[in-house]
Amino acid sequence: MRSMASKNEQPFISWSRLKKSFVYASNGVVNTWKNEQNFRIHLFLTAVVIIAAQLLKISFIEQAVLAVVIGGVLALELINTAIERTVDLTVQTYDERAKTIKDTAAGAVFVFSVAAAIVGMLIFLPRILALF
Ligand SMILES: Nc1ncnc2c1ncn2[C@@H]1O[C@H](COP(=O)(O)OP(=O)(O)OP(=O)(O)O)[C@@H](O)[C@H]1O
Repeated sequence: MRSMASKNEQPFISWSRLKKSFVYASNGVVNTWKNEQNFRIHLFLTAVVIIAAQLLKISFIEQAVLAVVIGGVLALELINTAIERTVDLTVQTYDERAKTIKDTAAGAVFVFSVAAAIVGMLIFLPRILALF
């Protein structure tokens, strides 16, 4: 009963809990940056794309599309890392099932990265060709 009462007393939005969630999520991003080379490569490419988008005067709608695909690649990379770590927690030896899980999660990142690269080429190639 007591726990129910205290639960009911919670505000609709708790700013301190929101702040904590933000800090925890940021820690996840920073840890992945420190430990995952692929994540660092994708962030580096993100910076290149953002600079190129400004230099080549990409339209707002195209920038929005780029933001969605870049966010998708980075988010999938984070989920892939979480899956890898979960498998490592539960499987310490070589296991075909662990291999399938990790390879499939990596495949998800790969598929979306190819789609992002195609979107990038569709947006940037005409602009780059127009320079010559
Ligand atoms: N326990 C395991 N059993 C079988 N194969 C595994 C196992 N762990 C990893 N592998 C294989 O090795 C590949 C690389 O796994 P690993 O966990 O090293 O990922 P990674 O992409 O190199 O990331 P990280 O360097 O962060 O660990 C996997 O995609 C999978 O094919």
